[in-house]
Amino acid sequence: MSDDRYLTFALGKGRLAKKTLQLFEQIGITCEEMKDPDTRKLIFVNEELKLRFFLAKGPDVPTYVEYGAADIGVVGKDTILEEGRNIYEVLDLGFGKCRMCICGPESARELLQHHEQIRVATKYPHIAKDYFYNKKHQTVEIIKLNGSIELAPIVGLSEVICDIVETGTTLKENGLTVLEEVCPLSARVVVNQVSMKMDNERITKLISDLKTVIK
Ligand SMILES: Nc1ncnc2c1ncn2[C@@H]1O[C@H](COP(=O)(O)OP(=O)(O)OP(=O)(O)O)[C@@H](O)[C@H]1O
Ligand SMILES: O=P(O)(O)OC[C@H]1O[C@H](OP(=O)(O)OP(=O)(O)O)[C@H](O)[C@@H]1O
Repeated sequence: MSDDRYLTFALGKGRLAKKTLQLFEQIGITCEEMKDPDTRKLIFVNEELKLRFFLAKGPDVPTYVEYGAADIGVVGKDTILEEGRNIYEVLDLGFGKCRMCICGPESARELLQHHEQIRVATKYPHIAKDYFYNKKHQTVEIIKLNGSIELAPIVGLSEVICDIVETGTTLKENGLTVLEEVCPLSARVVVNQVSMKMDNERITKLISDLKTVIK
């Protein structure tokens, strides 16, 4: 495909956004407009480099990339696993590091070990289901929540949770602990499968430039 085409990036809003933009700046990709904290604009263009950027809710990034509305996305590995979209995951950016864990009060450890039919509250039902059914061969009841997951075992909604642990502070302050680790997580670059073929040169160059600046 010709170089006239704009490459479109879908970036996850929230925690990962700032570091993603910093990393792109380090390889000479800038979008000043996007840094304005008061802007309500959703899409930003760098005419010179023929690039377009938009910020989307994390779980929507793989959707935009699968359908080709964005060629490239930056999103957490947790979101990639949960959404299960047909996209290529091409690079680990090495930031946004955290872990997906099964957590609960210490007293729940025994229930897990004895494969009791426990309730698991989570924002990530697919990851939880895959872990318990496919990896552990344990039947559980999964309860989908949208946030403040640590509340669930405290108020008796579930025995354990499947959630992100970064510093461990939230668990500690709520009398909970990590019982099992599901997988490590970090920010990843994802690419649309057709774009990878059609715009291979530009995308490969971008990936190799990013590799030179990531730690
Ligand atoms: N302490 C953390 N808690 C949650 N996510 C973290 C943490 N540290 C790194 N991450 C990564 O950052 C990504 C974005 O997190 P963020 O909280 O901004 O989005 P979100 O979970 O979709 O939030 P919300 O539902 O509040 O919009 C996560 O998907 C995960 O990969
Ligand atoms: O180990 P820590 O450093 O304490 O971080 C982990 C916490 O951060 C996230 O919650 P978030 O702040 O995104 O809020 P939410 O529960 O409303 O999703 C995550 O779901 C944990 O609750």
